[in-house]
Amino acid sequence: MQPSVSIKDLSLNFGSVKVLEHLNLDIAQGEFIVLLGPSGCGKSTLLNCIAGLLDVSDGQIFINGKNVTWEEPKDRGIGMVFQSYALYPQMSVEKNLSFGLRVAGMKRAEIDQRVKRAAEILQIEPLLQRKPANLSGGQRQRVAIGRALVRDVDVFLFDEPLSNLDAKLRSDLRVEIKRLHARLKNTMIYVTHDQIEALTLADRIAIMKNGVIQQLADPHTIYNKPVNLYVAGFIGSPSMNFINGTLDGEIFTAEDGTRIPVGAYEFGGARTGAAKAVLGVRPEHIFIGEAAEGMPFKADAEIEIVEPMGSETLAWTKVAGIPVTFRCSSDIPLAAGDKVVVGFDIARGSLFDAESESRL
Ligand SMILES: Nc1ncnc2c1ncn2[C@@H]1O[C@H](COP(=O)(O)OP(=O)(O)OP(=O)(O)O)[C@@H](O)[C@H]1O
Repeated sequence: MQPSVSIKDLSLNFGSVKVLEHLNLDIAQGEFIVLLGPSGCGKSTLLNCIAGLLDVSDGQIFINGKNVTWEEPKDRGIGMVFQSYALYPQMSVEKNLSFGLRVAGMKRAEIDQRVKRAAEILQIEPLLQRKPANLSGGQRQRVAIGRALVRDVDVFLFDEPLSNLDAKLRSDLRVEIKRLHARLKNTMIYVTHDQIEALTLADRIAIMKNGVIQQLADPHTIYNKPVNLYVAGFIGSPSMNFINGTLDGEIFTAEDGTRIPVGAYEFGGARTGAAKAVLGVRPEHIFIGEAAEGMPFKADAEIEIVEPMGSETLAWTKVAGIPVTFRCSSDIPLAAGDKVVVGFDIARGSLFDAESESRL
């Protein structure tokens, strides 16, 4: 099947600033792709290129097999939802939803039917006669999504649509967007710097840094097998613990001399002789007490700080001379000053070449 959206060798410069360089990305029909990265990495620029809001410097964009690189935004079969809802304040919700269709000269009956369907899908039927000023932030964003919905497009583009909302509304609307995708099955391209949104919504996440896609994979792979140190550190909260050292065969030696056997780790490529490396272990892959018993690496440690989070506890300690965070169930009594044995589940860890920063 041909890709829904295909980006070929795309480059974009603002004057001498190269924001995107030779970027390639194929998005399948009906796929939910999240472009994730820190501020300034070029994710909005990429979305705006797909939308036709920016002229590309080089390369091509195909939507459903058609080269749209130089097409007007309205002719690309896309609908866009922005962070700021940009509704017309003097118009009712109904008028906001139908405005674009009326301008395009669509027949009244068809407009009514589309507005009705969008309002039903987004559960905003009771709000149709209200003005935007009389809506909550979440309701306004739903209307903004509705405006893309009525256009009956192939591809939806979202640019941080939830970032103006408070935490509770964000998580509610996140679920609604997921439900919307499950129902409509359109291709969706969604820009965010929020890793929870990325992990929960995406079929595949493209993690970007300085205009380059670092890893393009499903959330499980991104989380468990990050391709490099950047992706490993970007995804996960609290962050993966990193220990610098030297890797020689199946033994990793931390900078303070602690020897950590890594035979349980599944190497992607060949193992080299002694070389500088970084061992990464996620906070939930460090265990204490009985659960630590069978682990390939164990160490005595003293708890420095405990943060109860409700269902779980985050604790800070030191292993191999460096600060390490781990998670455990809140049922385990833990206090600052406790002496514990910690065990690392090396098989679920990550090893990186310190020079290239790539996964080993
Ligand atoms: N019109 C412009 N002229 C010059 N540089 C620009 C212009 N627009 C964006 N940039 C630069 O391009 C880079 C990428 O910007 P972009 O908005 O795509 O990043 P982003 O990852 O979406 O970040 P954010 O989450 O902050 O929106 C930034 O360094 C930005 O300063």
